[in-house]
Amino acid sequence: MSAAPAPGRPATLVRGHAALAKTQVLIEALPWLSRFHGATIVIKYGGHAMKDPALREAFAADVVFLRYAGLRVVVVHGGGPQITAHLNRLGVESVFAGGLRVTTPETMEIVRMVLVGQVNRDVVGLVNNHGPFAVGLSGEDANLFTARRRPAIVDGEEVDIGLVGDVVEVAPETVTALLDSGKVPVVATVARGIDGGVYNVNADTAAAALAAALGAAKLVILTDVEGLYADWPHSDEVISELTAGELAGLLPTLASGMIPKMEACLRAVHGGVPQAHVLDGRVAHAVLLEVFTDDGIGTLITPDAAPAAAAPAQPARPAAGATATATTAVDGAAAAGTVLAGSVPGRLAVPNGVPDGPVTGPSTSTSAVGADPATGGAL
Ligand SMILES: Nc1ncnc2c1ncn2[C@@H]1O[C@H](COP(=O)(O)OP(=O)(O)O)[C@@H](O)[C@H]1O
Ligand SMILES: CC(=O)N[C@@H](CCC(=O)OP(=O)(O)O)C(=O)O
Repeated sequence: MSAAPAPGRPATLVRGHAALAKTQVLIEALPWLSRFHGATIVIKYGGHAMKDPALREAFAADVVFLRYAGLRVVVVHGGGPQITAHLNRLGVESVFAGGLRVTTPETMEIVRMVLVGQVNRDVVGLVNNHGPFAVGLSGEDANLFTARRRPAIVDGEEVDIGLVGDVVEVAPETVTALLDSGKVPVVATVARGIDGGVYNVNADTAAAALAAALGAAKLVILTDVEGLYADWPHSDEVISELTAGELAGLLPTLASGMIPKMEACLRAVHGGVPQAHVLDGRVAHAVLLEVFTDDGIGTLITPDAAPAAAAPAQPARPAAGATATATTAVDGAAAAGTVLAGSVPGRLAVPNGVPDGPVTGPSTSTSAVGADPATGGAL
């Protein structure tokens, strides 16, 4: 439905202006389309971001849009709130330590049932309503993820949290084959253990390990906050950009669900993923905004340093229209240069820098990391 033309203005002129605005948006996407065509993007779809029906549709449309735009899209989904709701119905209390669910053998049965049997099916159906691409699989399928039992760290102490695993090996061939055939793999994060058991793997952790194993150009984590708050829960000031080193300094100060999320971002960039983002899944089309517009949103984690000469040609997020760039130290972090949201900084991504390795346990892979197979690593 088009608006009535303003008095005295011909309808064609008004239509022309509207069209101009639309072409502007499309043209803004051009450098990003060119940069990410053929690149792999891993999107972690958090359980909190799945609740609103309109947002679910927007997410599914984004996934299909990215696929038609030529990206190789992998969705790794969570489902924490859905598991908690099911446990509640059974009268079982959910307990978390260090942001991870304490998982008894009985809880593990529910985790597996909800993630693989319910949430995975829902996400596959959601995406396929917009385009016939989604194929569901679990981390157990073809040993996609192999996990080792891990403790949580609470106040610097190790705490046993039962059947919770960290990913120690990724066999991405099944995912790669699906991507090669134009599909969108949708992954539930239950994993086979090195001891043959079944483990509950946090979805942020699994998404990061998979992104590194696939040589993804981006890891995008959708959640229910704007990004990483500098002083949560006292302020809603979002840190818009952090290097891996800055984040490593900040990690011991983080709480609850942000611990696995930020550990995951760090693991991804240490594993060769040039950009890891935490985005607000409550914003419709947040993924499209991040990938195809000049407005960086949420929190972006990049590798520590890269020689300027090695930087590939790529579009820069311009600071045009931005307010002065804020440079704020963050509690407990060697965070000089940390940029706070609101400043819309020029988000020059850094090329693949592969520092020493993950800080939170090894993530080995049967495939090389640090280069996008689709682009020959020229990201
Ligand atoms: N520094 C922080 N910045 C933002 N959120 C934080 C921070 N520390 C803890 N949180 C909490 O982490 C939550 C996100 O993690 P989680 O609930 O596990 O989400 P998801 O289901 O998307 O994985 C936020 O809703 C917030 O309550
Ligand atoms: C070990 C652990 O905590 N596993 C998570 C797996 C699901 C998940 O990560 O879901 P979200 O991304 O929605 O939080 C859990 O049981 O809740």
